[in-house]
Amino acid sequence: MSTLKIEDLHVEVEGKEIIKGISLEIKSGEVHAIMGPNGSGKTTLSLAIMGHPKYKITKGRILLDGEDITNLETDQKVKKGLFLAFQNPIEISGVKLSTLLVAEYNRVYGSNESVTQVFSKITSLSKSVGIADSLLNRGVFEGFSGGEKKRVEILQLQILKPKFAILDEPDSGVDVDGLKTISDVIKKVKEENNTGYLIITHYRRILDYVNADKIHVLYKGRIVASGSMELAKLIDEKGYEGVIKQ
Ligand SMILES: Nc1ncnc2c1ncn2[C@@H]1O[C@H](COP(=O)(O)OP(=O)(O)OP(=O)(O)O)[C@@H](O)[C@H]1O
Repeated sequence: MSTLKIEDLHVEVEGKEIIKGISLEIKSGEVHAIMGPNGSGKTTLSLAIMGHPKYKITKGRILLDGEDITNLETDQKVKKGLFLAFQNPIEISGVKLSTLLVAEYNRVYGSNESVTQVFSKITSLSKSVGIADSLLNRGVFEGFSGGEKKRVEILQLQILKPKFAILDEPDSGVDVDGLKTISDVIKKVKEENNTGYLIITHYRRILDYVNADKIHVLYKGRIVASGSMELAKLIDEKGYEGVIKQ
């Protein structure tokens, strides 16, 4: 059993405080969701947790199983078992998607298998999340549609099997079948590895699919409400203003 604990986190971007004291505790196998209006700080929180240099933690701590990882470099955080699926993954031209996925696979499983064996596993995993072979031969995210990018991010989750995964709007731009596929992978990875999740979303549907345990509402850099799926239903019915006023 692992724990990711965020204690009184404050984050500044370009000299402006965006996150104003957030505390959260996620245990292995738990699915937490962050919802909140545009610009409330959801992506800022996720990038700060992962160690993006532009997002400066000015106060507070991030603890992984009791170890203070607040100021570790991103690659060290990844090695310790954190994963982030970006809201808008950037293109990496010149690196083929298959090359990236094979490298990630070898990092997790060792490189005992032949390149052909690994490639065949990657191809079959890709098919299972609806990624066509032709995409594997393109540069990473080069010309990918929004939904294709999200499917690749979820494929990486499946390969990397992190202790904790932060998924920034995994459901945005995804069609109905894709949403089901992505939710199924989230559940499968949770069942197989006891992964804990922080899912950022604007929509209740994905949270219903993955049986979210806890919903938090982020507003102007602070968590102003936390609760069960009932809270997500209330947001659907009354909007954020309705929930925040209560
Ligand atoms: N690199 C940056 N430079 C300047 N301002 C930034 C930067 N990153 C974020 N901000 C500002 O911080 C605030 C929070 O942005 P953030 O992207 O975290 O919101 P969000 O809750 O994820 O919004 P959305 O739901 O629209 O994705 C916004 O006002 C945004 O303009």
